[in-house]
Amino acid sequence: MSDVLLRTGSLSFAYPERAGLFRRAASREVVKQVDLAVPRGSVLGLVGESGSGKTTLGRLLVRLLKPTSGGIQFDGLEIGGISEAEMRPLRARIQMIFQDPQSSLNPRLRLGVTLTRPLKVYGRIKGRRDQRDRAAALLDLVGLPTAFIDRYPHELSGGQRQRAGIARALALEPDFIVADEIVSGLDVSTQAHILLLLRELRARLGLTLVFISHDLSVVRVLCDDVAILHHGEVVEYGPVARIFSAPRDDYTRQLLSAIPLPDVEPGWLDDSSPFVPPQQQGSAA
Ligand SMILES: Nc1ncnc2c1ncn2[C@@H]1O[C@H](COP(=O)(O)OP(=O)(O)OP(=O)(O)O)[C@@H](O)[C@H]1O
Repeated sequence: MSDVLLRTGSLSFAYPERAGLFRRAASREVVKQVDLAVPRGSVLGLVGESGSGKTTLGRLLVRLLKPTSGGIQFDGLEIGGISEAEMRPLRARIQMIFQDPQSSLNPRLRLGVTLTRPLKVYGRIKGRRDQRDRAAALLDLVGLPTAFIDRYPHELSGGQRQRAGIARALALEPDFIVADEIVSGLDVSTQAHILLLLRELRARLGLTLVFISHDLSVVRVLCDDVAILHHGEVVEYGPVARIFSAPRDDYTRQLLSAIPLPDVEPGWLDDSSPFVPPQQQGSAA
């Protein structure tokens, strides 16, 4: 078994563009020749400014998009070019969480139903009792009260909704998750709670994560490695500590100087020293 769970080789993607009144159909590459290797149990940060191709690359990694060229290997299997039917057995192992949990939480369904829906689709629920137990266990896993089973998404705070989104992604016990800007809409204190949760889940469940963010300060506390994207290309890639202390690329240096870093020690989120956010918002922010 290789140490690398996910690998890409010269991965490229172009959205097909429709012909317009005054132009012919053309395509423009928004992900260009990307080579990444994500070791099992590690967290890779994908950073870049708006439009640099982060979400597109994330969607390629979970095969919501098919590469225009290049390859994606998941657990030794080439998945870049395979059909949706061939992907299906792997879908349970690969999940994506989005910035707006509304997209994965149906506003008309109670949390208990939404959280266990993936389990139902895969035939892993044995009756109503089991469904409630599984939903309760998932809520517990992400630090939400089990009484939330009967709540609707609009009855939760933003941070609680994001926890519920994470719980849904964990339902099928995946080993690889792409999290796309999942703390971006949250206040700093709630962000810290969600980052701590991810750190804990990663250790407890042995998750491998790709964490997409435009915020380098968030990446610094969560990720092992970071890839900096600029116009669809990876301009710098390596261990977080090295990139923050000795960036080699001009664009990385520009990003580092443009984004204010909080006045915290690199290990502020270490398990040994639990972080207490400035404005503590209750146990399940
Ligand atoms: N469905 C689509 N069809 C055509 N072009 C698209 C589509 N989605 C994104 N793009 C284009 O692809 C490029 C990369 O977009 P992408 O959303 O991957 O960037 P991003 O780094 O995630 O940006 P942001 O941080 O703003 O979400 C942009 O130029 C965007 O306009």
